[in-house]
Amino acid sequence: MASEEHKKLSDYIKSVHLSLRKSSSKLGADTAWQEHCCKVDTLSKYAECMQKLATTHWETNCNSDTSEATSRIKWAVEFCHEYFNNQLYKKYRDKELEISQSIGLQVELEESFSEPIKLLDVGSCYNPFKVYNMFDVIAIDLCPANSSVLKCDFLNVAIGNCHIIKDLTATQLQQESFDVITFCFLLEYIPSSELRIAACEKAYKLVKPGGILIINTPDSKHVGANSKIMKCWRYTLAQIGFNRIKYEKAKFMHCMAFRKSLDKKIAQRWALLYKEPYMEYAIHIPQDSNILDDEELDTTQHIDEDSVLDDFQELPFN
Ligand SMILES: C[S@@+](CC[C@H](N)C(=O)[O-])C[C@H]1O[C@@H](n2cnc3c(N)ncnc32)[C@H](O)[C@@H]1O
Repeated sequence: MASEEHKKLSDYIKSVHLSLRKSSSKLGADTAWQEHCCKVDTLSKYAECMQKLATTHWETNCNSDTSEATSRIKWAVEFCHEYFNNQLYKKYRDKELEISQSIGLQVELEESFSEPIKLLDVGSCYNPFKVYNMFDVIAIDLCPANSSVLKCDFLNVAIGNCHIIKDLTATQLQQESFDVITFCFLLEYIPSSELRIAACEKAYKLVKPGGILIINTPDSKHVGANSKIMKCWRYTLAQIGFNRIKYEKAKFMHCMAFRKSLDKKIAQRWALLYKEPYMEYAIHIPQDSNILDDEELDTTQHIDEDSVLDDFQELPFN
């Protein structure tokens, strides 16, 4: 059974997501977001709960032999190792060069990555990537859970010629300076499709050509249940200039890696060729059209830890 502490953490996390979605449907996402970012006490209690939940319950499950839970952090680390250290990026570069020749596009750029790999972890909370030597991490969050994370609202941070960091706060990040950007359980926190798209567009400007954006989003349903939504994500990211190069439906989440094409037109070509009638420029989650269900959700309803199917049930999208 879930411990009392786990129930409390989980209920608090759920209540914050629910309240943000409700105020977003009432006031509009922009106003709701501004108000949300001013709730200092709520954000710091959320940070404390999230860190505890992630470092105790989730990690224990991911390391247990009986659970089928995949660690979102390990998935990202392993893919980065394959892509940068084992030079998987060359395979995708060659593919892009082939496509560009076939459509008469002049591509002169070459990837140039750093060692250690420069990683921007957005919505980091407690900096889970800090322990990996292969990365030079900048971790940012609305409300850091510890001092290795910079305070920063990614939706409102400036992009310029250098990072501007003062008093553990990032107000500007350098364009095209990161090899990899991670959105681990970030997008479903953000209350509208437009704001989620704005976050992905920002990532596009910050990542180097040929660099990657890793997105993990929780979903305990079977692979087909939300497949149309996930295809829309792929379509939208392609329009922005990101090619999806890895997709895995793990038991409790979708794990995706997107490569910033050496030329935007290469990724956009995929969107053009594979567009299906239901695909739209949108990054939705099931709750966007389901606020009534949410309102009825009983936040005192506890998750049953006996059932591994309930993993990540704290987060939206499930
Ligand atoms: C569900 S938690 C995930 C934490 C961590 N990435 C993990 O996987 O354990 C989402 C985090 O994203 C942060 N966040 C949401 N929107 C953000 C934004 N616009 N800028 C920075 N952080 C944001 C929240 O404060 C929260 O800590």
